[in-house]
Amino acid sequence: MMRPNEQESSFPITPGANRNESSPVQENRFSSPSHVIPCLDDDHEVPSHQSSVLRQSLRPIILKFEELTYSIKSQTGKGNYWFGSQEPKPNRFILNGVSGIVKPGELLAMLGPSGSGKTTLVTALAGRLQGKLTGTVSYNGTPFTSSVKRKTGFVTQDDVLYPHLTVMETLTYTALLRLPKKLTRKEKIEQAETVVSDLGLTRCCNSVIGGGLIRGISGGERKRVSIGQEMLVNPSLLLLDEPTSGLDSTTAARIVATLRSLARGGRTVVTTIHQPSSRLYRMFDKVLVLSEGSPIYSGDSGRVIEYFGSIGFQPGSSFVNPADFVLDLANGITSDTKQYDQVEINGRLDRLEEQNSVKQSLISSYKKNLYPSLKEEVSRTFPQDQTVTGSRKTSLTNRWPTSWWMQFSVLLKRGLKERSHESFSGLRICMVMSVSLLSGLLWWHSRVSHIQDQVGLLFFFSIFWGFFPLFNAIFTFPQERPMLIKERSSGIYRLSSYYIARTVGDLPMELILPTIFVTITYWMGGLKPSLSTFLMTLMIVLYNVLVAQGVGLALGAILMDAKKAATFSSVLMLVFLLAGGYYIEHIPGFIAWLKYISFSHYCYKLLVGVQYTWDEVYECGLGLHCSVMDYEGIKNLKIGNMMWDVLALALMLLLYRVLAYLALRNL
Ligand SMILES: Nc1ncnc2c1ncn2[C@@H]1O[C@H](COP(=O)(O)OP(=O)(O)OP(=O)(O)O)[C@@H](O)[C@H]1O
Repeated sequence: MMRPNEQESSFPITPGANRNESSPVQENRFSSPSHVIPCLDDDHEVPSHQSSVLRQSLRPIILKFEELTYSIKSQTGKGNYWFGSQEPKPNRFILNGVSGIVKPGELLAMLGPSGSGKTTLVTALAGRLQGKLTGTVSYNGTPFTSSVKRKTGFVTQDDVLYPHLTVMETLTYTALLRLPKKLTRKEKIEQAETVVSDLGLTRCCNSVIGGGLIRGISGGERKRVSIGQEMLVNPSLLLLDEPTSGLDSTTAARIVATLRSLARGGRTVVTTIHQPSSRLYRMFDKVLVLSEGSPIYSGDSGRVIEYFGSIGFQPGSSFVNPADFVLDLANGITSDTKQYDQVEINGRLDRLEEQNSVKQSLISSYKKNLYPSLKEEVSRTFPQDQTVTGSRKTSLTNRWPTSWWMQFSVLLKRGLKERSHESFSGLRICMVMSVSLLSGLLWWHSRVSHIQDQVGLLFFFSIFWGFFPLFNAIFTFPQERPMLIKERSSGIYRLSSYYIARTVGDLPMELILPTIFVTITYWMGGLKPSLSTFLMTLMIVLYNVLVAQGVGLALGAILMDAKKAATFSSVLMLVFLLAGGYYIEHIPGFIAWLKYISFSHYCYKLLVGVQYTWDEVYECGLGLHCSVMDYEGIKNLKIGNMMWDVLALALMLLLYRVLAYLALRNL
């Protein structure tokens, strides 16, 4: 069997390994969309003085947590939704009196069966748990401030990465956003390259991350990219939630070996882990074992068997994996417990009772034997702690690592790169071209004498360019939500810089497509052959697109569920379609107000207003000429001063975008 130190040496974690000094980083090469970063071979020899993310931590952090308790309202209270609950719903304890201390240089593993509260605990330690947490968490004796936040790295269980960016691009954009402004762009890019080589990602640095249906790098590589994103800032405290889940044992061992090396560099490392093999287990310095939210062991990893033996729980054989042994115990299964397949159905209840009594006995033993000394150790270190309880408050004097403009420009470039495939997708262009050509043919050279057809075409402009951008926009924030939460929780950028970069990034394609459409359909459809009228028609359609996009963004941000937002916007657009004034000319007064909240109505009014002049006539009967403005469908629109319609749209443009922004603030 491989010993832990042998395992460690097998992983390419030598500080600065694989970097080549003769390959200077050019400052502009990243900004060029076409460049390919010249990733180096894993075999390159590197001078030992090269910088590395595995260098010493600059500001070691002692992490302490005492009596952490977290509960949620149980869903099983009596009564029902409509008539209300007669009894208050009981609280369900997810964490129950969990304490511990982790010092710089130590690697703590949290073990426990599925649902025992590991993720909840590590999220609480990362200062990101929403809800009612009581107890104390302190970092070098201080609460979770923005300065601690910047020194903390948190790797969540699910890797939140952009699938279309390459490994190098992912880490470079993160470096540009997260590293402080005092570093030059070149230095930040160098740092990203160091992470790539230190984490053994050199061979795949130009491969896309992938995900969903896109084939990309492997699960282990994705996990290392996630760890690398946190390593860029050289965190003093690194927290990870199941970094090895779903990986083969060799890759898992490599990741844990990396964590151990990071800890040895003076960092405090805490990780949850599901079912470590014995070679993985031996790499941990300390373990904390949870059973249904309560601790049953906390201390040196090497003393687990001895401790449980001392309280009467011996492993079945002397070659048992300590992790399997403690996980069985956390489930209430001892070596005396009968095998499942030997137990008859009738025996199930007895078995559950037996397991519960084992768990209770382990929890009591922990309180009696381990907790007093742990409590003493915790209170001995930094006795002057400023405690921080459930109502943790993060300092509002947040200083961002980079300037607003830097954040904006990096987020804009990253967004354009990530979404270039969908923004400039041939499918979308094809669809718009086909619809415009088909409409152009259907309305082929329509004349003013066929006024109803022409007005119909203008109405189609307003509705199609309301629906299309609205439906595209509703997916924006629900899709971006995990990334936004991850990056905002790390305090990387302001919401305003993200929001503006995201909406500006979508503009080119949002505006190019309607421009193509109007240009084709306007001239084929036989609308007024005047350049100024064409340009005004185009401006109005683009204006409408911006408002519709704002409505879509607001709906997506408020509901944060693409399915719900799509259903809601279908109903909304149907209402706008019917209330717009084209299909129904005599809408009853009590519901006629609907058109005033419809942006399509204002757009339609403006389109008709610029297409026809007051002195224009059409042939309304044999040899009879009527004023266009007296045509029933146009008369009902009550075209007057068009400035009011422009203002109404401007108000909507602003209102919906502000609404979207405010909804995102509450994420
Ligand atoms: N917000 C919540 N609402 C409802 N239940 C919750 C919530 N948060 C946690 N839980 C429940 O708390 C328990 C502990 O969850 P947690 O994710 O911390 O467990 P875990 O040990 O990390 O599990 P796993 O190993 O399967 O990831 C689970 O039963 C989970 O369903």
